[in-house]
Amino acid sequence: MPAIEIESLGKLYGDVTAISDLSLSIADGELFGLLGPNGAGKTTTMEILTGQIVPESGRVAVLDVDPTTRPTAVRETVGILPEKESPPSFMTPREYFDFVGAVRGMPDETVTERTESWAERLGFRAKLDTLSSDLSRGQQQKVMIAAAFFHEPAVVFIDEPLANLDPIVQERVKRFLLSYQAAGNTIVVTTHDVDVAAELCSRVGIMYGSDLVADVRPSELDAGVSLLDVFLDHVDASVDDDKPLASHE
Ligand SMILES: Nc1ncnc2c1ncn2[C@@H]1O[C@H](COP(=O)(O)OP(=O)(O)OP(=O)(O)O)[C@@H](O)[C@H]1O
Repeated sequence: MPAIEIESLGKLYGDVTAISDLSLSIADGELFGLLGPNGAGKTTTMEILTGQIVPESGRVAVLDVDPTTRPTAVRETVGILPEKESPPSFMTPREYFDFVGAVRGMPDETVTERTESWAERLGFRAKLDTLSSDLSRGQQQKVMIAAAFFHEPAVVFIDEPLANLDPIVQERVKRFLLSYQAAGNTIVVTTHDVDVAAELCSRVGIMYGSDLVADVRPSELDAGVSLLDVFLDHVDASVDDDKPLASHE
C-alpha cells in the first residue's frame, strides 16, 4: 500500500482551475518534493490530502484513509506544517507543546522530553517560556516545525519548511528530515525552491498549470543535467501548451 494515493484529482475555485486531473502515488518512506512556481496548485493539493478542503473530482487516500470523507481520522494521524502559520500568540512554545501533546494524547513525560529535545535540536531553549507574539518569524517557524513532528507521525506534510530560517538552522532541519525519512517515515514537502528539492528529496513531482508535468528522482538525473534544467524545461513547455499564465497568477 502506498503512503499516499491521488487519482484524477480536480479542484476549482470559481472559474480558476487549481488542480486538473492530478494522479500521483507516493511510496512509504519517500521524501517527496512537490515543486512548482507560485499558483501551481501545491498548497491546494496539500490541503486536500490533509482534509482541509474537498475536491470536485478524483480520489485521494493517506495511509488508506480518504481525507475527503474522514478528515479527522487523517489529521489525527499525520503531521502538518502549513505555510505561513505561527504558534498562538498568547502561548509560550512550552505551553504550545503541552497543548499539542494533549491533543495528540501523549504522556506528560514524553511531552517534556520532546520539548527539551526539539529546543536543543533547533536552538530555541532560551525562548521556551517567551510568549510567541514576542518571537521572531524564524523562531516561530522553528516551533511550528517541532509541532508538526512532535507526535512522530508516519506521514508528515510540510509547506516551505525552510522559509525564514537562517542557514545554520536550515542545515539542522535538512539533516533532521533526512534522518526522519531514513527511519522509514514519509515526508511530503512543498516548495518553489529548486535547490532545496534537489538536495533533500528522493523524488520530486513538478507541478505547473494545475497539473503534474514531471516526476523526477534527482539522484538519477544524467550527468550535467540539474533539477533546475528539468524544471525550466517543463515550465517553459507548459507556457507553450495552451495554458494561459493569467489563470495561474
Ligand atoms: N481560496 C481560494 N480562492 C480562490 N482561488 C484560490 C484559492 N486558493 C488558491 N486559489 C488559486 O488556485 C491556484 C493554486 O493555488 P495554490 O495556493 O494551490 O498554489 P501554490 O502552488 O501553493 O502557490 P504558492 O507557491 O504561491 O504558494 C492559484 O491560481 C490560486 O490563485
